[in-house]
Parts: sequence; structure tokens; C-alpha cells
Amino acid sequence: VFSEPSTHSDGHRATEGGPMALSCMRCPAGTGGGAAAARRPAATPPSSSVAFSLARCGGRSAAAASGWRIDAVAGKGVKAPMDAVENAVTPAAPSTVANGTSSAIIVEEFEDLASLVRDDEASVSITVVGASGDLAKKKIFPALFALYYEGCLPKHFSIFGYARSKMTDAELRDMVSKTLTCRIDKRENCSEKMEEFLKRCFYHSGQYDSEEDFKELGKKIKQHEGPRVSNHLFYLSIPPNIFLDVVKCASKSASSVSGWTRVIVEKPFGRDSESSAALTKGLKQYLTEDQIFRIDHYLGKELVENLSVLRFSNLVFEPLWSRQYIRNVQLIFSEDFGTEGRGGYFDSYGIIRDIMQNHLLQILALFAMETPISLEAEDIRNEKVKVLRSMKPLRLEDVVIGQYKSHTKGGITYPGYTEDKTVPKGSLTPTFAAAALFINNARWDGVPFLMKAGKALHTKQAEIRVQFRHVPGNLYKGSFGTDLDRATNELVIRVQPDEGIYLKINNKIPGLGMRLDRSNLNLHYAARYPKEIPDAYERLLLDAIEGERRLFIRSDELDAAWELFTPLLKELEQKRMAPELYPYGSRGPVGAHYLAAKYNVRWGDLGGSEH
Ligand SMILES: NC(=O)C1=CN([C@@H]2O[C@H](COP(=O)(O)OP(=O)(O)OC[C@H]3O[C@@H](n4cnc5c(N)ncnc54)[C@H](OP(=O)(O)O)[C@@H]3O)[C@@H](O)[C@H]2O)C=CC1
Ligand SMILES: O=C1O[C@H](COP(=O)(O)O)[C@@H](O)[C@H](O)[C@H]1O
Repeated sequence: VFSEPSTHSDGHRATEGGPMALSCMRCPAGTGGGAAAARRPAATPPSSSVAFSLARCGGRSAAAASGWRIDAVAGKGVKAPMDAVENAVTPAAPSTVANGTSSAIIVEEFEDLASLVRDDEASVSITVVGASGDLAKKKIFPALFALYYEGCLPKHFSIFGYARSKMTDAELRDMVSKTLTCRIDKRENCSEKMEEFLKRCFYHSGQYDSEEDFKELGKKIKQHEGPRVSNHLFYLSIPPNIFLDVVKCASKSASSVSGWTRVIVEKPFGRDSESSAALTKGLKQYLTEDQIFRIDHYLGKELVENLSVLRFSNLVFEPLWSRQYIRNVQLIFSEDFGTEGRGGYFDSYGIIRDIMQNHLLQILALFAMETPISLEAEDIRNEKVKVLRSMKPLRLEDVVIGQYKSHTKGGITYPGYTEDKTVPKGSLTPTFAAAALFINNARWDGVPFLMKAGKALHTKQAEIRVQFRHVPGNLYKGSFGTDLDRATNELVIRVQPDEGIYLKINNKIPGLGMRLDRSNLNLHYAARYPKEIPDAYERLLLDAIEGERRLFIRSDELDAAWELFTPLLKELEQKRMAPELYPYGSRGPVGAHYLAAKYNVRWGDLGGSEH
């Protein structure tokens, strides 16, 4: 079994503390030890900061600049120099506290700093298993580089690519530099940073089921780590049928003996309840649940992260977050391209497994959960799992499936799904699905949660739409004509692209008359925040390095998610339900409208309630 020495016998992690406070400095450069600090309760917000939080990465200077965390250690109302903190060996428990902070918090703060100093010397070795593959090139290496560029990786880190393909270190570096498709590529000093980064990337060729090959990898890792405490992170960017081989070999031959070992597992986590349970059981032969980081990259998206902030830190939203005020919730995912190139993988999964059972359901759980006790991972995941387990079984009549067909537009012919060479002829795999889901609890009883996901549609977007109820006895009812639904408030969280949050409200058109208008109170991220938004993989990789599990899927969440979808998937497959065909580039099958209409809902993304 992989070792995880920093976990106490009661399962509580030694370096992890209380709830994340408004002030949050997760990642001083060169330490990787900011996570513990970030999750401590804030004694006082940093006085020098105008925003609520400190930057997550970008150097120890962020802490030093605020002086806040350092004040707490010194127990004084003045800044103590960082080196004084670093040189301190034993905390002198402060008895007087200038800022009213309890001494318990101060001692905790000191412990954070001490662990931060200790962690400074530990090394982290990240192995991308399947380094020659699409995801590694497209997402993982660019995200690691972005983290390096931003000063988020620990001081002592190395990256290893592992796959069967024969490659030298130089060839891996060449591949990584060519596939730098990330947001950093146009930034200042990018090429110098890239050079530095590449020097810390290495490649090892081996079979996925060979303990010998992993032993060699382990030796290579050790050479680069030197005598430091070593932490090992493995990213399984490989097809799922070889997950267990890799975990077995890596655990036996390349796990850390002095630090932690963690494994990021990519979806799909099985294709139904049984296969998912078998996978979990297999993984747990070699790993503890704490070491498994099941990634759902939608949870790493900025606007999904912001969902809880929006709800729990604004008085105007949380009181409305229930069946009393919310009429329906819509979770919408669309892509304007087909399965080109990934048809082989996609055909044995389909859109329900690919998008709904994981990405959209995770967003639903986050959206609908009760207030967690704290922002600790387990508290949040406990609440999410309660939502998932409270869901009403999904009925076939509440689901619509579709498949795109060929379409010619502007002289260009777009191929239908089954025309893809990697897709079996006559495949019934859905590339589109819409579903109405319900949560059987006091908060959400009767509220339809409508999901819609599709490939080869007219646009690429992902959003959460919350349609509110009518204003009772609305004085201005007469001004809305007969369609009162058009006059209800709608909150839209646009996850991508062009991130934003807007609230549709009714207002008076200026002038002497009384004419009403619908307008958007709009938080448009590009206008409000000029800095680019990090890719979801950056956040999630950093979380895994820091041991933050909040955005990863726990096994009971996964079980509950499969329990909801497995009977439906089996029924669709046993009955060989034919998907409704829709033209490539269209808005999807008309059946989705009937499904929504059945619950008195109009899809918000189709312009029906858009003004
Ligand atoms: N690509 C994407 O956008 C996304 C991918 N994922 C998931 O991430 C993981 C990796 O995806 P992706 O990079 O696209 O996968 P690839 O098909 O590109 O496979 C990754 C690497 O695994 C090795 N490999 C491929 N097929 C086999 C096989 N049958 N047996 C043994 N080794 C094999 C190859 O390396 P070599 O031959 O050199 O050993 C390949 O380069 C998968 O689990 C996928 O479902 C999840 C979300 C999105
Ligand atoms: O997990 C997956 O997600 C992508 C869409 O991710 P995005 O971040 O680009 O929105 C999807 O294309 C793919 O089919 C699916 O496996």
C-alpha cells in the first residue's frame, strides 16, 4: 500500500487545519506548504490587502507583504521579518495578543509556518503516466508549466513522463514545448521560464504492467530527489483498462518511502455501478481513499468554484435557494464539434456517461447541497453525497436522447456521428441527452433540475441557469402581457466561454411613461478581471500537490452518482432506444423542448426568456 505518513491514525491529516478563511494564501512559491496555512481560520484579514484574499501563488512575498500571518506568530501588532520566523525553532507560546486573536489560533498559525518552512525542503515528483497521449500534451504539461510560471510549484520538484513509446528526455522536452497550448504562451519571459521548466522534465519508457520498469522509474525519481523528504504524485492519463496495472506496479516499486504518495485518476471511473465498484475495490488494494484523487475537471472551473462563494457569501442569494423561490434549475453543456478522433472512446460511453453522470451531476450536487459545516473537503463532500443520495430515481420518460447526423451548411458538409470511421456502423450511442431530475428533500421537493448535454450543436457553452418564481400579486403584472414567465428573474452563471454571472431583472424604461424592460445585472469576468482565468487542470493539479481534496470525487459520491444513472443506462441499452437524430450544428432534438415543457420549463439558452 502506498504510504501517506502525514495522515494520523484517526484519518485526520497532520498538516491540515480548519476551514478556509476569507484570507487565503495557498501557495507561497518554493514551499508548496501553503495549503495548511490557507485552511486555517483567519484571525484578522491582512490589513494591507484590499481584496478579501491573498493570491494563491506568486511567492512568499505575498505573505510577507501582508505581514498578517507573521504578526500572528510574533503575537504583536507589528510585522516580524520572515527570516525571524524561519529561524524560529520552538514556538514561544504568546500570552498577550494585541489584535484580540486567541493564543490557540496563534499557536496554530505558528505550526502552519513551521510546517511551511519544513515543506520547503521536501521534494515533489510528478509522474505523468501516459505522457505520450492526448490529454498529457493538451492539458497536463501545459497546466504544470503554468503552475511553474506562476510560482506555484514547490521549490524542489521534478516531472517525469512515463509511457511505452520510446522517447529521450530531449524528445519529451521537445514534445512539451511544442504542445504549449496554454494561456501562458504569449506571456513575458515565457521562453526563459520554459527553458527552466523543461530542465526539470524527464522521461522514462516502460510497460504499464511491469514492476521492473516502475522500479527503474523509482530509481530515477530518487536520483533527482536527493536526500530530501520525497512526495510522489502519479497522474494516470491512460485508458482505464490499465489503471490497476499501473497502480499496482507504481505502489510496489515507485511509491515514496519518506513522504506522501497520491494518484490522480482520470475519468471514466467505470461505466456503471458494478464496474465502478470493481475499479474502486481494485484501487483500494493498493491505495487508501485519501490517496486517490478522482478528477472531474469541471469542478476546477473558475465559475463552478465561485458557485458556493456566490451563494454562501451573499445574503441576497442563500435565502432564495430553495423550492420556495426557485422554479427550476438548468445545467447546460454544449459543444459545437462532434466526436472527431475520439469516437472509439466515446462510443462505449455516450454523452450521459461522458458529461451528465459526472460534470453536470457534480455541479448539481454543489448547487443544491445544504450549507456545509466548513469548507473542509470532507464537510463539503458529505453534503454533496447527501444530495446525490436524495435524488429521485431517473425515469426513462424523463430523458430524451439524440444523435447528430450529417448536415451541409455554407457549402461545407459536416459528418454525422456514425460516419466517423472510429464509430461502429449503426451505433445507437447518444451524442445528446436531456433529462429532468428531482431531489427528494425538503429544500428541493418538486423543483425540476433540467440537464442538457450535447455534441455537434450550434454553440460551445456551459452554463447554470436558475429561473425564479413569479412575484406573488405582482403590481406590474399588466405590463408583462400574458407571458408571466418572461418576467421572472433568472440568474445565469456562464461557466464558459466568456465567463460571467448575470441576473435578469425587470426595470422601468426611463421616461415619463411606465414601460418595463428586462435587463441584466452583469458581472462580466473579462471586463472586471483583466487577468486570465487559470485552466481547471492547473487548479486541480495544485490541489492534488497540496493534498486539498475538496474538488475531487470521493468514492461514496461516485457510487451515488452511478446508482442514479445505471438503471437508466441499462434500460436505454436493453431496449435499444433509438436516439432522435438532429443535424450537426443545430440546437439539438426537439424532444428536449417537450421534456422541458412537461415541467413547465423553457430552456433559458434558446432565447425564449432572453431579451
Ligand atoms: N483527451 C481528453 O481530452 C480527455 C481524456 N480523458 C481521459 O484521460 C485519459 C487519457 O486520455 P488520452 O490522453 O486522450 O488517451 P490516449 O488514448 O491518448 O492514451 C494515452 C496514452 O496511453 C497509452 N495507451 C493508449 N491506448 C493504450 C492501450 N490500449 N493499452 C496501453 N496503453 C495505451 C499510449 O501511450 P504509449 O503507447 O506511449 O504507452 C497513449 O499515448 C483517459 O482515461 C481518458 O478517458 C478525460 C477527459 C478528457
Ligand atoms: O470530460 C470531457 O470534457 C470535454 C469538455 O471539456 P471542456 O473543459 O473543454 O469543456 C469533452 O469534450 C469530452 O468529451 C469529455 O470527455
